[in-house]
Amino acid sequence: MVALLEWWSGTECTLYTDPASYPFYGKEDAIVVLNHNFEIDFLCGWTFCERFGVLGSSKVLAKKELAYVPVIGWMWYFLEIVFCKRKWEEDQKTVVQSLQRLKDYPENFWFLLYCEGTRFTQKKHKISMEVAERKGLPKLKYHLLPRTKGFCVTVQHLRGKVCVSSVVTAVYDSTLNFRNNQTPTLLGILNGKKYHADLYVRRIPLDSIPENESECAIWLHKLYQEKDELQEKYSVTGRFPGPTLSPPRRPWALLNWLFWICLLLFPLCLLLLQLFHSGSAFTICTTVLLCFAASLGVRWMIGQTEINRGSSYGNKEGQLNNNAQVSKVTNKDSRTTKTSAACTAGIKNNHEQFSTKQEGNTQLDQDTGSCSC
Ligand SMILES: CC/C=C\C/C=C\C/C=C\C/C=C\C/C=C\C/C=C\CCC(=O)SCCNC(=O)CCNC(=O)[C@H](O)C(C)(C)COP(=O)(O)OP(=O)(O)OC[C@H]1O[C@@H](n2cnc3c(N)ncnc32)[C@H](O)[C@@H]1OP(=O)(O)O
Ligand SMILES: CCCCCCCCCCCCCCCC(=O)OC[C@@H](O)COP(=O)(O)O
Repeated sequence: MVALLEWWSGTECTLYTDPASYPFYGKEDAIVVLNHNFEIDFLCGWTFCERFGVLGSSKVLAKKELAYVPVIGWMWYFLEIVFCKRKWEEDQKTVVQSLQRLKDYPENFWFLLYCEGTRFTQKKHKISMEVAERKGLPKLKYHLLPRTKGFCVTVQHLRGKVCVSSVVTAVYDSTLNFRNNQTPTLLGILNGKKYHADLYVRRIPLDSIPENESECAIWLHKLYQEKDELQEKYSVTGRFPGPTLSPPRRPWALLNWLFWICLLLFPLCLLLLQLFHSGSAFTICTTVLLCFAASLGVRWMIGQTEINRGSSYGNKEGQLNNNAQVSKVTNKDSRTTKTSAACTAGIKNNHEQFSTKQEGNTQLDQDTGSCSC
């Protein structure tokens, strides 16, 4: 699929990041936090994993339904992908167990979290902003309100321990957009349509993230408020701030694809030809039916990536009411209200530092131009 994106559709991927962070990518274990607005955002994620040599060890907190997708879901099961039902009471135990297993992972891995929990739609956005309002949190324009449990438990359990070989050292706050308001789809990729992805990545050392669960949740809300401001800048300027570093595509995905095509597709075509030449009406009908069923299966799999066929998670008024009840945990709410003001102040502060840094980087960009690494 990476080969399809990079070589078949020729989609370009530009990375905006601080050059000082660049050498860490692919060389450390990290938690990646990404916005969830596009049908192929997972594929762009994989492309960056491939370019930094961590495709085989890219992990994600994925919805359980994806484990049943033929081939891809089964493969994920064996790749130690962490699955959740998106009901914390049921997920807590299994998610913690899976995270504990990840700690022994022998290679550098990236663990992806779509903290919004579902893809952005206008309806889901409206409902989630009602939740934000009830919680006294600032409204977001480009994101859904993040679900905090998964992030906090991940930060807690993957945090460094001296005796464990694999420890996460950073969170990569990542924001993905497509140029010229493109809305890319997997079908578009299969039809060879070229897109241009822009990914902004900010490396945040894990040490700077609070360990305490409620403070960690506040930290995550603040992060999403910052991400929202960044998206606002992108929508105005059409680019992210700072220098661009575009890691070039590598030939491995293409070679891998060609190898499997030669090994599987050639004998498969020969087999099909033989079946059609067998002369038996039964054999021909069965072959046609099997091909038809296989193409329906592939279409269904592609459908899994389509937002308008997405789940109703985050879409239900009922869920909102339940959570309104949960939110009546009164002092928690008032604490959030107080902290949201602190958050907003914090953002301003952070952004001042951030802008200063970006100005420094822009200087660097002007000096050196875009560099390929
Ligand atoms: C250098 C390059 C860098 C980067 C490159 C980029 C990327 C590459 C990296 C890796 C690639 C790897 C793999 C990619 C491949 C494939 C990925 C494909 C698909 C996977 C995608 C998914 O399946 S996403 C869906 C599943 N995942 C998640 O949901 C994760 C996020 N969710 C959580 O973490 C949740 O906390 C949870 C699922 C663990 C539990 O959820 P639950 O809802 O039960 O609990 P929460 O407490 O978290 O949420 C309840 C609270 O939320 C409030 N709330 C907010 N909005 C709403 C709403 N709309 N309706 C109701 N409630 C809402 C609610 O009020 C609750 O608040 P309380 O205060 O009461 O707790
Ligand atoms: C040449 C044939 C190519 C065939 C390609 C088949 C491709 C099948 C890809 C299946 C991988 C599906 C990954 C979907 C990732 C995704 O984005 O999931 C959505 C969830 O986050 C949230 O779901 P939702 O709550 O519904 O928004």
